Amino acid sequence: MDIPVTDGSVCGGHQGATSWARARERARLLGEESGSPVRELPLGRALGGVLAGDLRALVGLPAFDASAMDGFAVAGPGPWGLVGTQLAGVPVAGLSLGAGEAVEIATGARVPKGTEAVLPYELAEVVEGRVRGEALPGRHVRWSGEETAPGETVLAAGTEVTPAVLGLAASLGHDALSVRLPTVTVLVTGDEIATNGLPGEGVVRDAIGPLLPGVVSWAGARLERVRTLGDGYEDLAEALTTARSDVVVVCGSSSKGPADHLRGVLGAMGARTVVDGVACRPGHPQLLAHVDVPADGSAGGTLFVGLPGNPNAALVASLTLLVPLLSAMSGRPDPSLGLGRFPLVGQVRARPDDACLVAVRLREGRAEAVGHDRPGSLRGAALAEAYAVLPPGWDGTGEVELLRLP
Ligand SMILES: Nc1nc2c(c(=O)[nH]1)N[C@H]1C(S)=C(S)[C@@H](COP(=O)(O)OP(=O)(O)OC[C@H]3O[C@@H](n4cnc5c(N)ncnc54)[C@H](O)[C@@H]3O)O[C@H]1N2
Ligand code: MOO
Repeated sequence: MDIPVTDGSVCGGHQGATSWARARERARLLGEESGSPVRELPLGRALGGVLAGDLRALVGLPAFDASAMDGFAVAGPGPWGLVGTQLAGVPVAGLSLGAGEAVEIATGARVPKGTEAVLPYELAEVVEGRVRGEALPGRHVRWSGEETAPGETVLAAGTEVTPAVLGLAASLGHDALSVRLPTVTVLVTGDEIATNGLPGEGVVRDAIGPLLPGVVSWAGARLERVRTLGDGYEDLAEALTTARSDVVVVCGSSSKGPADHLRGVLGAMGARTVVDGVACRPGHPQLLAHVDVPADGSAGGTLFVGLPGNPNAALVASLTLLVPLLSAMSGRPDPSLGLGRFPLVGQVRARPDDACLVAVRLREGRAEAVGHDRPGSLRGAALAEAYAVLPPGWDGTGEVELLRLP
């Protein structure tokens, strides 16, 4: 892989930290180079993926000549003699209409051979077994293949699999789709972390596990598993080496404390570090690394993202490394981009060497700082639509880039 490893530049006193913009760029490049494996997924699991190939109609749409209205299928000029009833889903084998004949028919039912039109109940009058009314030739019948011909290409490779795409694929006879949808495992570390109930003395509720599924699906990937681990080296090593996802996200253990083993375990696994620390606040101890596919192809490569344990720092780091990485893996646009640049109002403090990400709301063409966005608090992000990115040394004038929040 050709992504440059950590560049050793010194930012904000964090030895080796990468600038915020360069860190995002490296994550995007690593995602593009790695790509996402193509997987054949049942329709129920393909939502959010990107089509790996063109989608073709396995059957025409409609697949058979069917009534578009409840009423009477008729042949020839009226009045018509009623010769039967045809409900949707009931085989129509052998039934055919001659001129002057009609069958009572339900919406969606296959029309008998010879049908020339359907006369809706509202336009029909039935007297002593004869149907009268004005039937316009060809009306109210969905003719086989008139919308989509069998074999036709309906969607191009690269299309995002939305709910409508899933419904369309089912209509066209597909049970599964070939998609790029990177898989993600999340490892939440910390002896003090609890996953439910009121946190007692010294205990902290996991705030990152609950926020990551939405971030991951927003970026076009699927979170397969969230595991909660203690602080031990062995547990982390076991979890990192046995995770079978394309991307493994570790929450916590990113700093320099005695229980912060992420770098040690990745080093022992022979991982190559692409970003080790980012010159931004919050979120500076984040990390991006990869283990490549072994030469014998016995296992797939894995990408690793380390998020700081402080929850707002973890969200900032998700938008810095995880979202660009995942969206690039399946060739989608980065969903956090595109809001543009705005003037910023409110109490904010820039730093000389670090980018600062500040929770903001958009009001009347300006980004308003909402506050409550210290590293440990998600209150600001929960009130906000975006982070404003204050470049290092920002002098408080001009417009700042906004990064959309999921
Ligand atoms: N000597 C240094 N200490 C620290 C530095 C540093 O540069 N030098 N950086 C600080 C910064 S900044 C951050 S951010 C944290 C990152 O720490 P870790 O990623 O190792 O995470 P922990 O130490 O386990 O936890 C930090 C903090 O966050 C709470 N936490 C952890 N996980 C969760 C979770 N899933 N949900 C909610 N809260 C969580 C944890 O209880 C701690 O309060 O390191 C600083 N230290
Ligand atoms: O930068 Mo830490 O990542 O302050 O919270």
